[in-house]
Amino acid sequence: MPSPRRNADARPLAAAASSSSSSSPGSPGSPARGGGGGGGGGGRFEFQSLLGSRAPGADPACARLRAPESPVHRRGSFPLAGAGPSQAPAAALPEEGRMDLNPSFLGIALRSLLAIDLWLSKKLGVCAGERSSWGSARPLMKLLEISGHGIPWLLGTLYCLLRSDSWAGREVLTNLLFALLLDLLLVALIKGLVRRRRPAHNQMDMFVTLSVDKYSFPSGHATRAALVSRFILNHLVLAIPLRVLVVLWAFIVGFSRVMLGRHNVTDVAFGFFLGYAQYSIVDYCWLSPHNARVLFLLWNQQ
Ligand SMILES: CC(C)=CCC/C(C)=C/CC/C(C)=C/COP(=O)(O)O
Repeated sequence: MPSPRRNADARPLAAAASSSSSSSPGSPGSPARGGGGGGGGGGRFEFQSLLGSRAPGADPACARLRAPESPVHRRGSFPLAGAGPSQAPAAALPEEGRMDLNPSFLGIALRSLLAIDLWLSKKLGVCAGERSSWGSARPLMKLLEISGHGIPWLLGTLYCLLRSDSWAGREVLTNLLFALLLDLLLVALIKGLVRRRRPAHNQMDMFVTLSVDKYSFPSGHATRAALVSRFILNHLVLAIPLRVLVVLWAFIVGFSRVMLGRHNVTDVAFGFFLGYAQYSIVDYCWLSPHNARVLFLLWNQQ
């Protein structure tokens, strides 16, 4: 005996099904296909609606009702679609119609990743507020935030560039300046395109921000940390312990973004990837010693 809920769903579906000549009341609604063909009227109607609503001029209300079907149900219907005479119209569907009802593996994987991301980021956001479980570590996290901020890095690089007395130093610092500007530009561009909101538990009390910084993907601190640390490791001669410290700093800055509740884990992970890739771009477009010298002299003349 179908429950009232199923009957309520079935009524509009039955109307749509009536336009399909292939779905006779006696057509085989096997349990696997119709979700309970053994006397369950709701199951048969559901199956009919799949055929009827795909016919030209099908009732859009049926399409709406069809949307929440489980992916498993939809997947299961395809191998059977061309099996019997009652399924013939389904076999004749255009390719895009089939895609619509058959969510890709990638889609499911992305949704699952997103759900894990949100759950994990909330769990790790232990410094998101003063009253959070690790709230007392918040000032330290904010210090790390400033250490990876754009302003100290830009001002520091400019200062060193103006104070530098060797052409080799000026060359490296000019390239670092371009790297930092490229990073700001790319991050702003992606943030503006993706427009992913920061986690709900984030307090918007960040040190100087740009308008796009209301968005969280990717983390600008993570891109900068990855870019700058790779840059330093490649262009400064440092003892091993210092090199380890640079790498640690980059990871801690990234991780502190999630702990502060500023970002989800994927924002930071992608930020690291982007920052690492940005260094490759900078390295490829490296301003030659001659060009760096010309630029520096031109700029100093103004
Ligand atoms: C030259 C110029 C446009 C400088 C702007 C420097 C500036 C205000 C950068 C913003 C840095 C920032 C707050 C990035 C956001 O980092 P997330 O890790 O929260 O994405």
